[in-house]
Amino acid sequence: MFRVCIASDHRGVQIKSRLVQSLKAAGFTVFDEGTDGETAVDYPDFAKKVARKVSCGEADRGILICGTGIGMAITANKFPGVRAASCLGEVMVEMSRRHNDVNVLCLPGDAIGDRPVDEIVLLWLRTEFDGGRHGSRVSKICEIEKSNLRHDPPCEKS
Ligand SMILES: O=C(CO)[C@H](O)[C@H](O)[C@H](O)COP(=O)(O)O
Repeated sequence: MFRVCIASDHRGVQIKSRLVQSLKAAGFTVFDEGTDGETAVDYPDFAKKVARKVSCGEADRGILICGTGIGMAITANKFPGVRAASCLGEVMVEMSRRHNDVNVLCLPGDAIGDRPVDEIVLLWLRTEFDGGRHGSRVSKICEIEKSNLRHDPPCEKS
């Protein structure tokens, strides 16, 4: 069963509740990591719960919602193997899968408006990575990450 881990801050909590229901109805295994109310919380606390699960292979994909998706993406991208992007709309969401193999989708709750967020997320979950030339490029990202993990000096002259 495909496992999706989802979390939001206070600005994304209503969209999250809606998505949890629709993803379960669509047959996904959903891990809901909060937040659960409108009380203000700090987005890194929730981004790290989802990013850790994706990084460790405990979830196949992650979804994060805050006001802009930006803080969530910045935080999630600190975790090895995570490729997170803040996307709005079908084109960005589809290309994030096809070209970048994004595994954590960050949604801008403040800007979703009346867009069909359930359909957009299902599109993202069902779109495969194209591989090919995009595979070589994503591999280069992975190499940079590996070299950072080996503590190579980041500022040496190239
Ligand atoms: O993470 C964010 C920005 O990248 C989100 O938009 C947050 O939801 C936002 O910063 C929270 O702000 P608030 O004024 O505390 O609601």
